[in-house]
Amino acid sequence: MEIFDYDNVLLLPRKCRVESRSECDAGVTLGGRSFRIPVVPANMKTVINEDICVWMAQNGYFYVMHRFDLDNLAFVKRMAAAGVYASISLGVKKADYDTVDRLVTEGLAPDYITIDIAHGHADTVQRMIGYLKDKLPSSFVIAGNVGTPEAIIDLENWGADATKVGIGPGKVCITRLKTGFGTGGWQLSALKWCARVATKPIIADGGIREHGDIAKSIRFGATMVMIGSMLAGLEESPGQTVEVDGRLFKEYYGSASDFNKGEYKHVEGKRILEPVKGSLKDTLREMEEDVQSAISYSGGTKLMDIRKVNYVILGGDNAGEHLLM
Ligand SMILES: NC(=O)C1=CN([C@@H]2O[C@H](COP(=O)(O)OP(=O)(O)OC[C@H]3O[C@@H](n4cnc5c(N)ncnc54)[C@H](OP(=O)(O)O)[C@@H]3O)[C@@H](O)[C@H]2O)C=CC1
Ligand SMILES: Nc1nc2c(ncn2[C@@H]2O[C@H](COP(=O)(O)O)[C@@H](O)[C@H]2O)c(=O)[nH]1
Repeated sequence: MEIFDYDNVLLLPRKCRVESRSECDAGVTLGGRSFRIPVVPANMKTVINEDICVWMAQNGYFYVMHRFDLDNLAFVKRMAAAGVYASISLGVKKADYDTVDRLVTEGLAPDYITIDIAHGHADTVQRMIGYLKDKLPSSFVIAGNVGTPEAIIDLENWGADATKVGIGPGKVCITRLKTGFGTGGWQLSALKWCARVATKPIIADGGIREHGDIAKSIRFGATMVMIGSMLAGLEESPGQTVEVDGRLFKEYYGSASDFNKGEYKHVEGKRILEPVKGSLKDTLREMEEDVQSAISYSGGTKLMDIRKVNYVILGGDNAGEHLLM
């Protein structure tokens, strides 16, 4: 198997078919809705909050609210009051089943539900998918995180409508150091490996460090990418602002860090500071422009045309050109 990652792959251009990059459509469909770009902010406390969810939904972007210290029912009601779709996260514990029961009792069906646990290839996830499909059949269920084809096949067979791929490639992740497991360092080739067997959308989660990594993820089989660190240092980002030597930073911590958990138990995440750099609106607009540009380099006019390009692997044992025949 070829092993590569975002920083040692480049996509190869094909003849341009547009006169302006504005002709290229960076939009994507997930769960019956269309979104402007294939990007969703990570469902983490220092990346997303309720105000950002409302703004993203109102402006044509996909979001997934986090699941920590949150009243999911109140959140779904707020989204309904704002007239926008609701997209929540759940775990697999009793409290999460209670949340589902309360949603059903109140007649609230979130449009999207992401089952979000560290090791998503698990019986606990199978049970939760089954419960959701029984109790909230209209909700689009995203399940993860996983990192192997066997896991993709199981989650899809268990009823997941989409899967999320990425075990440990995140910037605040220490899973591979603490456990020796994961897709950190080879996330892009793990995505390619998973996408070969997937019949439903994949969200590539973690490891995105540059806007060009969005196009690379699409090329290797993602329908969308989930981004944490690159969206944690924005003016609107919910992390605490910290000043160091006259420069402003936002804190960014892992959901499995002691900062999020409130105790040092099964810690697989750390806290870092991200430099404050611009607004969410401008960042998403620049991402859209960069994806449009990537589509034009692919010789296409729409997002999935990126899937058709060849690529090169730079350096290492797998180095070489890879042509689509
Ligand atoms: N993408 C990634 O690489 C990772 C992401 N995270 C994020 O951190 C947050 C917390 O995740 P998580 O701890 O799973 O959530 P929870 O604390 O809600 O745990 C979910 C359930 O899974 C069990 N569990 C957790 N890890 C494992 C494991 N490795 N093997 C078997 N069972 C496990 C837990 O039990 P118990 O605690 O008793 O073991 C618990 O019953 C999530 O948002 C998750 O996405 C965390 C680590 C890696
Ligand atoms: N191993 C851990 N992974 C985590 C933790 N908290 C979040 N995450 C994952 O990281 C991505 C974001 O990655 P980034 O490279 O864009 O910053 C996020 O969506 C989760 O999947 C954690 O504590 N440990």
